[in-house]
Amino acid sequence: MADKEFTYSDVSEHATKKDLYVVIHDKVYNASSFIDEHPGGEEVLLDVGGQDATEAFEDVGHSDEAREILEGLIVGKLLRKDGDPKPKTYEPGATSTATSDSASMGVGLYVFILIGGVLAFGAYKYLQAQQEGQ
Ligand code: HEM
Repeated sequence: MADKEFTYSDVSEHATKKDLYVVIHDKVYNASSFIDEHPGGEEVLLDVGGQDATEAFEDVGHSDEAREILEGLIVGKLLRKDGDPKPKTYEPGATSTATSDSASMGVGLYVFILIGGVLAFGAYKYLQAQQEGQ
């Protein structure tokens, strides 16, 4: 059953509360049995019903438990056709804050290595000078 392929137009026909498909990472899930239990409410799920919900799902930062529930709802995978909306792949760090965070972390690492190198060189020179003094 999970091997069934759906096109975007197939998925878009399932956009009601009783029959609700969502696409997350190019897999198709039937969320109708879960919608009443969704801690985030039914409204958000109905909003993305019949559509690609990857971004919405990932933006919330759902837990591993949520991902496990998702696995139980799978009905198939998405068959992309020409002219379909582009895949909404989620790239961690794609948001501006995350990018600047990781960028500053990268710079911090270089500075750390640089300072470490300078200190090691200084210590080496110091020891050398001391040895020559003896
Ligand atoms: C079928 C797909 C989905 C499943 C199985 C699911 C499952 C869950 C689960 C188990 C939680 C509890 C917290 C956690 O474990 O992370 C949660 C919270 C939440 N979900 Fe979803 N979710 C789905 C789709 C979505 C979508 C598309 C949105 C759109 C924005 C959304 C919005 C939220 C929000 C805002 C919360 C936080 C609620 C709170 O803490 O007050 N969810 N979801």
